[in-house]
Formats: sequence, structure tokens, C-alpha cells
Amino acid sequence: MSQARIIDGKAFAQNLRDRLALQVADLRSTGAKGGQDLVPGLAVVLVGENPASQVYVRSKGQATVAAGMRSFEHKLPDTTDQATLVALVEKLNRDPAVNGILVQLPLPAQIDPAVVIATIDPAKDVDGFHVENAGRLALGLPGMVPCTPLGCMMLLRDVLGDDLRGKRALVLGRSTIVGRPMASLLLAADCTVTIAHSRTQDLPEECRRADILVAAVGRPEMVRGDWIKPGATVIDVGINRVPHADPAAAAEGRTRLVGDVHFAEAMTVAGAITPVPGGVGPMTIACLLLNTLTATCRQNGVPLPGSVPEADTAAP
Ligand SMILES: Nc1nc2c(c(=O)[nH]1)N[C@@H](CN(C=O)c1ccc(C(=O)N[C@@H](CCC(=O)O)C(=O)O)cc1)CN2
Repeated sequence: MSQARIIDGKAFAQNLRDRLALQVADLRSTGAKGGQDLVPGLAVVLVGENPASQVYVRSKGQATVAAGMRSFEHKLPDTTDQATLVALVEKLNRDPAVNGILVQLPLPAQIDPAVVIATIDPAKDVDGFHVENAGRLALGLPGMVPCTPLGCMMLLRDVLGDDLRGKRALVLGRSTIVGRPMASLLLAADCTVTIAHSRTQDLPEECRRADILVAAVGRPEMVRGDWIKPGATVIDVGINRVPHADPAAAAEGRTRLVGDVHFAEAMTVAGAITPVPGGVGPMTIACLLLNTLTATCRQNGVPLPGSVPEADTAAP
């Protein structure tokens, strides 16, 4: 029985981070303005004590520093009100040392994420969630592209090559963070794109038509092997924590991470597949660094370094 190629997102992300670090070092010396080094600065804001968010924010800070950028971490209590958070974002918008702003999601219930995201200066919106950047992507204009879909596109291009024209792509999930921007990027690459969701009829059959299947639905192992077209490229965006497979370990409260795709089944059908962990997840942070470098260059009228991939835009 044939086995799919495992797409090593961890290695790809590390390679991208290494290349970005070289470009940042170059920018520091050659991009100097007014006698001062040009150092990209990323501000990450965490509200509350969600354990997963704490891990992600710590990793983002470490990755930022490792790339030679400045990291500004702002940790606010769980009880923070919306006005306080909005005021912090406005302050970061005005700070010239801050080129990128990211507010870690999810936010506590008393805060409307749409209001906070709308406050971020679109030029510093390294998450690409601001309505201006979302609109730009949907309209095929350059802007900031959300990190996870951007990372998925890089992995896809690495496996399939740059020419994705005419491929049938199915995006399972219509979130504003992954599903919708992913569909826009695939459309910009001239794929024939379907967005499937909870109301889609005969989901397995829709999936089986896809040359590229992107699962971003947040349901552990929902996509089974017989939903996959033989040879298809499968990008699994899901990160779901489930009880450990060994009942004794599960009884001790131990868990494991699984994606939205049943990996063992998919391995025997797909042509290539991202694992969970070690697939798409690490690309999210690497692309955050890429977006921060891109934002810094654009804000300072400096050309993007040649050896760093231009962040995918929907253009032309
Ligand atoms: N403002 C944002 N909030 C959130 C985003 C985002 O892009 N912007 N995405 C997710 C969380 N996230 C980054 O913030 C993220 C998720 C997963 C990973 C990752 O590397 N996962 C590892 C496994 C990690 C583990 O063991 O738990 C993997 O898949 O290999 C990085 C970043 C929600 N919030």
C-alpha cells in the first residue's frame, strides 16, 4: 500500500525563520534611517491566562528575538475591559518602534474582537485580520495576509510547484482567520475553489473531488481516508487536544494532539499530507515574522529582501 509524503512544516518553518534572520540582519545595517538601525519591532498583546495562548505568545516572543527583531509583550489581566485594550492598541499604533501589532485570540468574553482588530493600524496588522486587509485579499489587492493561510500556501507551493492553475481545491471551514482567506489565496492562484461548511451536502463526495484539501474545521479526525481523492495534497490546519489513545494514560488525564484529518487513514490515500503537530502550526509563527519584516519594509519604503518570499497576495 502506498504511503503519502509527509510535509515537514516544522523544518520548512525553521528554514524560513533562518532566512528571515539573515534578512533582518541585512536590514539593520543597510536600511538604517537617520543614523539609526532599522530593527523590525513586533508587539504581541495577551489578555487573560488561556494556557494555549500563553504558550503561543511565549513562542512568538522567542521567535521574534531569535530572528533579530524587537519583541514587545503586553500581558493584561483576564478582567481587562475593552476600552483599556483599545487604548493600548492605539498607543502601539503611534509607537514608531512597533512595526507589527498582534492581539492574541481568543479574547475574554467582555471584549469584542472585531472592535479591537478594527483599532489596529492596517499597516501594522501583521495578523491580516483588519477589515481593510481582509477586503484587500478578497479583492485581489496586496495587503497583509493572515499567517496560517499564508503558511499553507507556502507548503502547497513547495509540494506542487508554483503553478496551481486549474487544480480543484476544497477548503473545509469558513472562518475569517483561516477558511475564507485560504479560499481567496487559492482563487488568486487560479484554483477552482469550493468552500465547504456545516451545511454542505454530501461533504465526503465534495472532498473526494479535490486535488487540494484544506481542513480547517476544528473537529478532531473528521476527514476520513475514504473522503480523500487518491494522490491529493492534504493540508490539515486542525489542532485538537483529545484524550490519549492509551486508556490508562487517558485515565491519568494525558492528552494528544490530532488534526481535523484522520492521519493514519489519510496516509494510505493522499499523495502528501501535513502532520499534526509539526505541519501547519509552526508555519503560523514563521509567517508572523515574515509579515513583520514585510510591514517594516513597507512602512519605511525599503524594498522587500529578494531571497525572502513576497507574502502571497491575491494579485494579479
Ligand atoms: N492573533 C492570533 N491569534 C491566534 C492565531 C493567530 O494566527 N493570530 N492562531 C492560533 C494560535 N496560534 C498562534 O497564535 C498557533 C497555533 C499553533 C501553533 C503551533 O506551532 N502548533 C504546534 C503544536 C503546539 C502544541 O503542542 O500545542 C504544531 O502544530 O506543531 C502555533 C501558533 C489561535 N490564535
